[in-house]
Amino acid sequence: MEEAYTLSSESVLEIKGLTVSFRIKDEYYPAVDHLDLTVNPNEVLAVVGESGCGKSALALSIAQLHDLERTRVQGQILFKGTDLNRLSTGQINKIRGAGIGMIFQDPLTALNPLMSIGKQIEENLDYHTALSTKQKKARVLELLESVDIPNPVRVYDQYPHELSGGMRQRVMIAIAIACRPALIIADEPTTALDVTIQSQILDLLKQLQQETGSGIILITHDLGVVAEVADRVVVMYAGEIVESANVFELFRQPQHPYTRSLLASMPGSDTKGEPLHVIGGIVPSLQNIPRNSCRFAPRIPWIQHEAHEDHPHLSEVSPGHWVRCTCYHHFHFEDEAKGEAAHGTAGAK
Ligand SMILES: Nc1ncnc2c1ncn2[C@@H]1O[C@H](COP(=O)(O)OP(=O)(O)OP(=O)(O)O)[C@@H](O)[C@H]1O
Repeated sequence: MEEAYTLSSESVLEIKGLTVSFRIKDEYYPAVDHLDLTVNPNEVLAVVGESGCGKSALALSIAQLHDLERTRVQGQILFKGTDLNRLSTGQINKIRGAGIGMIFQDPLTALNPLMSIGKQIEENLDYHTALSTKQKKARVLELLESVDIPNPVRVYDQYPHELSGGMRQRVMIAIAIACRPALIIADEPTTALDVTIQSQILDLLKQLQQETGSGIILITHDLGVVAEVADRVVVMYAGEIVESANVFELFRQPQHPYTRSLLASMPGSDTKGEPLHVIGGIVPSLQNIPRNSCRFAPRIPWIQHEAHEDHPHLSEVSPGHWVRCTCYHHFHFEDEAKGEAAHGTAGAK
């Protein structure tokens, strides 16, 4: 099996050979395909890719929230050495909320509209701690303060609809960190928020992570978010990791054509005043993923077939920087080739 990283016994999360398949009619199709990754304490690992790349399927399998009637989860998901995939529902419930905290995109759906904020945070403490009523309330107020909610005493008695989107997301973060989890899964935590609030929430997440030393797996389609908080980045395409590196290396020396296309399509990347790059085509549906060849090849048809590997694998191109398929050696943007042709330089060295 490929190993994308040096696996450390100190890791919070070690995923080995994870395949998550959904049942469509009577067949199972992998949305996450033989994926390996590691999250260390004290780091934010961003998982990035367009919609449909398998990011949520990955997050839900770590949290063990898949509907197993329609989903098959294979491989190992080692949380501090324990394989979550082999635990009973009761055992998982003990870990979820205590050892693993979760923050999702839409706090309004995740929060109970009929329960006060204070009680919702206390519920988590009820389940996982033996604190007295007084201690619980004190801890909730402390948590509300730590996520920078003004006037925690008032907010304790308020209901979700009385808070702004940003404040609700802060409450979700307070719930997620209530039991000081070793791992936080944040699935598009700022996507529903406007840009200023996004930035504040990301700062908060980073600050809490530094204070608590937990590992965060941050799922996002937004490279701006990645640039702001991630330490390491995994780029996913059609269920596979196509590139991984530390955040500086990934932004400075992106290699895989998909990563380069994502970066070129990022607002702010058009430094020369040129229009933003648009990645042609779409992520294939599960039944249409070309599973034995480079999965991104159909979206860069101007790169010749021979440039791609059969059954492409991850190679370490520099320490800690992994890229799938040899096509990155030959990649150029389509309009670059046209520009060169117009200037009579195509093919020139
Ligand atoms: N319950 C399901 N049944 C069948 N197919 C599914 C199911 N959930 C997701 N898929 C498919 O699996 C693939 C990966 O979906 P997933 O939601 O994990 O992607 P994503 O990268 O998180 O995208 P998004 O950001 O839109 O959620 C997609 O092709 C999606 O249509």
